[in-house]
Amino acid sequence: MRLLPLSLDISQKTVVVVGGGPIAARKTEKVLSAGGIVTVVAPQITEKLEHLSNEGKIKWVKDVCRPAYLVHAFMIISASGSKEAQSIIQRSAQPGQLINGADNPAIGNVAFTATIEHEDCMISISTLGKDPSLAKRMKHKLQKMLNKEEK
Ligand SMILES: C[C@@]1(CC(=O)O)c2cc3[nH]c(cc4nc(cc5[nH]c(cc(n2)[C@H]1CCC(=O)O)[C@@](C)(CC(=O)O)[C@@H]5CCC(=O)O)C(CC(=O)O)=C4CCC(=O)O)c(CCC(=O)O)c3CC(=O)O
Ligand SMILES: NC(=O)C1=CN([C@@H]2O[C@H](COP(=O)(O)OP(=O)(O)OC[C@H]3O[C@@H](n4cnc5c(N)ncnc54)[C@H](O)[C@@H]3O)[C@@H](O)[C@H]2O)C=CC1
Repeated sequence: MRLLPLSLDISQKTVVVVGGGPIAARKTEKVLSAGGIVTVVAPQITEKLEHLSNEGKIKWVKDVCRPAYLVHAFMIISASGSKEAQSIIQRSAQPGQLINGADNPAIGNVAFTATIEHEDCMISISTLGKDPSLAKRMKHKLQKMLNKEEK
């Protein structure tokens, strides 16, 4: 996978998250903390997402993925693990839309990174899709190094 590292301003942009499991919840939290407006499309969602929905912090469309739900999305996050949903996303995506294939990187054009915010810096770690858990371990290693430096 060849990728260009960028920092994305997603504030007030519509992000449609397809799927409502723990992975969808993780991506949703990241998007919300960057100021994005999230709609989750899934027949069932985790307690955490249900709480966010009850608080009015996200919109929940209690349904399977359908092309109409994707039309106005600035970014679509595919996190259902459903081949059917993945194929709808692939077929109905508009040329300019950002697609994150959390459950199938091949259908996407953007990927999340493991991120540290330290002082005025944001450090993002990517393994170019090769080993995401290595990105996580590297993040913890760096965090420890930075914490030691502070003491
Ligand atoms: C391509 C990408 C697309 C995207 O999600 O954007 C992607 C894809 C996939 N991840 C999978 C597995 C796991 N991913 C994690 C963790 C993270 N994954 C993240 C990013 C990315 N994951 C993007 C590339 C990033 C890069 O290039 O390095 C992180 C960094 C950021 C985040 O998620 O926000 C976050 C760490 C967050 C942190 O701690 O900061 C863990 C560990 C855990 O969850 O504890 C596991 C389980 C262990 C394992 O299998 O390694 C699978 C296989 C699923 C299966 O086999 O069923 C796929 C799909 C596939 O590869 O087919
Ligand atoms: N990118 C990443 O960081 C990681 C990705 N994964 C992958 O992400 C996917 C999701 O993982 P989990 O959240 O653990 O899965 P899960 O099985 O717990 O949740 C799936 C969710 O998708 C919904 N769903 C099922 N069919 C749907 C459809 N047609 N349309 C819309 N929603 C639908 C379900 O109702 C449920 O809410 C899996 O494919 C998994 O392999 C797993 C680990 C890390």
